[in-house]
Amino acid sequence: MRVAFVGKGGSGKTTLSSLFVRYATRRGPVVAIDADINQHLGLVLGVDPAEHPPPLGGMLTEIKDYLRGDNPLIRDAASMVKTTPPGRGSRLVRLGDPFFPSCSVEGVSLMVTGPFEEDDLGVACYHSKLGAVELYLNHLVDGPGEYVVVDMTAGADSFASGLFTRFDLTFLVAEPTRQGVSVYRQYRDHAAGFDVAIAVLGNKVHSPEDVDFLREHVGDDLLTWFGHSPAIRGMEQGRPFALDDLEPAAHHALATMLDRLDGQPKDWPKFGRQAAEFHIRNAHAWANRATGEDLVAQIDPGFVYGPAVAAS
Ligand SMILES: Nc1ncnc2c1ncn2[C@@H]1O[C@H](COP(=O)(O)OP(=O)(O)OP(=O)(O)O)[C@@H](O)[C@H]1O
Repeated sequence: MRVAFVGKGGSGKTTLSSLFVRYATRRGPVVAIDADINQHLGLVLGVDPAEHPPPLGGMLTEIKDYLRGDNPLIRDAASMVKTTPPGRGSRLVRLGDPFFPSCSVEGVSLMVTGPFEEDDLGVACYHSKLGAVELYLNHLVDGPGEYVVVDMTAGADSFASGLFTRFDLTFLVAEPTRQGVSVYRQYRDHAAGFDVAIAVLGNKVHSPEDVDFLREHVGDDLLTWFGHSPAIRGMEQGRPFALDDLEPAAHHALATMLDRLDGQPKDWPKFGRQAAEFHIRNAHAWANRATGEDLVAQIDPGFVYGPAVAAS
């Protein structure tokens, strides 16, 4: 299963994703991907920055070559939609494919997009780095009991590229504040247009009133919540940390999250349709103009952007 962590800056995305990846290793193999402009996931997992694997963001061309020679969807969305049969010329990847550099920490394979750099300003942008992760997910066939956990960048930036459509489930981390729930509303409305499943994790919850506040603003999307945790604070300060140090309520919250993810129906065809729709509507609206046809209306549920659909 693939899951993303999104939310307002500083809400606790990295913290909760690091706890979740540790917890998920109890059920199966886990790949954690740091796709945040602020690359802190490795640090929180206890990886020395010098030990970080080569960033995926610097390998975009090699990744495209490895997966399919180039990326026809980006080259020509119109011809891709019309002519490419499912899966042709594409490579499937499994968790642990050695082409994608990772390092191992506490039973987790860590991959990173790399930090924001000066070159990311202007025409190129951080989204091209995220494109490397999107390509990986498009070609990944994750088996039952395998987990890919992606720590996304803050706020609305997380849905500025097609990557946000590539998950079985998205955990949205929200503090019980007006700003926290306003990011939730923004994300919910955007996600609904792409049939993206979300579940809200309250974080830094201090009181029953905080839970009431979240329930009032988030409703049934509220899955579970984490209190302000001295154990987490200690982890942040570099003290040795083990999951067993966490408060029982936090354990319960992690179990709830993993059960929710495992219970999410896997909808392979959806992934192909979502990515195509996103790219055509947003990034490649020129395709409609170029052909004079409404390509979005022509996409059928069997359309394959990633070859995983063909394999299912
Ligand atoms: N439940 C918690 N209890 C105590 N401290 C917490 C908790 N959750 C997060 N924090 C602290 O809040 C700060 C921000 O958390 P974190 O870095 O995970 O947020 P983020 O959303 O990933 O931030 P960014 O937007 O910069 O990526 C950190 O210092 C972290 O230790």
